[in-house]
Amino acid sequence: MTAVTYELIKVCKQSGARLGKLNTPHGTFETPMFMPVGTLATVKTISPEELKEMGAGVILSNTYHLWLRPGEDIVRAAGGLHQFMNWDQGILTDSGGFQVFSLSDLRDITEEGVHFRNHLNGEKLFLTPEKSIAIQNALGSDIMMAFDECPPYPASYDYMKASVERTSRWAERCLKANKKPETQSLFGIVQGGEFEELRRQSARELTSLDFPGYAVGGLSVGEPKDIMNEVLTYTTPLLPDNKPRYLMGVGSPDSLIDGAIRGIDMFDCVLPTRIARNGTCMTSNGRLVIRNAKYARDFGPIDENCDCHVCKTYSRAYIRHLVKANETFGFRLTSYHNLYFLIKLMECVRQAIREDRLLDYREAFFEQYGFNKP
Ligand SMILES: CNc1nc2cc3nc(NC)[nH]c3cc2c(=O)[nH]1
Ligand SMILES: [Zn+2]
Repeated sequence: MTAVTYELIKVCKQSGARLGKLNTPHGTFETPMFMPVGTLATVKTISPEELKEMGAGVILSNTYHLWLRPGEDIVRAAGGLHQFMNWDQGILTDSGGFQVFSLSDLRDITEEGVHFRNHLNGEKLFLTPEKSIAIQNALGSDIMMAFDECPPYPASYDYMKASVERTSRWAERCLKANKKPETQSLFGIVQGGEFEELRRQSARELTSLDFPGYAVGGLSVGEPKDIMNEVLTYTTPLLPDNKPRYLMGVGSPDSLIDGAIRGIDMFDCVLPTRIARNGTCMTSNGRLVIRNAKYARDFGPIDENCDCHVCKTYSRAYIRHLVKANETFGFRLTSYHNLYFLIKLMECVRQAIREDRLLDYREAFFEQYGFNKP
């Protein structure tokens, strides 16, 4: 009995993208899906009620951050992350692997685990596969991620090969450490950088462990988008058809569409809320920088093709004013709209798959957004 299962509904005849259902203990959600990131048990400035209103199903939280602050014991005492943050839909926690490498001045990777410094106070810490899973069990997420190494980009073949093999050994230790497989499913993370042979090795080693789901890791780490797309093209077919595939840390509208076309079911990225906090909005006609003086007297919506609450209620002029005055409400409005934009984009992607026209949708979306412009 696994907590999370995946059901393939259909494959788009035009693009090969998949329409599916992700069944979790906290609900069933259609895929391809975008998962808002709630690093510290909140999707910054947005309430759970607003997340539900915009159609968010699964959200992400970070094991590393919650381990440091407030500590997994407090979240456990609250009854788990769902109760703690008042979110009754799906929660996925990453394992801390990526944050350790990207946030703290890395000390040392050993077979046992990773020694590093707490990025908040410099204290020495040690994270292992077993500790990462114990924290995620305490958080009570529906989907847990294996503790892996996401090597820097670029990395040498020899470094990447050794890293892939250690990540596979860590993955097996994670599976053994999961105390609640009936309510919390662990996903394995395929590594291997841009080396097809290593991606094949990583996929082979991880699929032999029969995880309930798989992530493609080691991407969206600075590599060109065509490299990411090339890696996806030969990696996703190595993963089982009846399991969900999650592309970590992605992404921008074009990458979401191109990832879905290459067989990805789940995405997460901080982009929508991060760019919102400096006043940049995603619109159907491309990015809009609301601070620009040309919007000072523009009383239209952020995006005339968006039916979100923000676009139906507030003007560009008003949001520009709030953002320039550094008013928190301004960042709530830009964050809400950007999240809504990506969640609705995935609804359009799913509809295009139902109607076998995702490549046509891609062409029209890219044209209007301006992705094709040289
Ligand atoms: C939890 N493990 C894990 N997280 C990740 C998060 C990422 N976030 C990005 N771009 C923003 N790339 C990522 C790769 C990994 C990865 O390879 N492993
Ligand atoms: Zn909107």
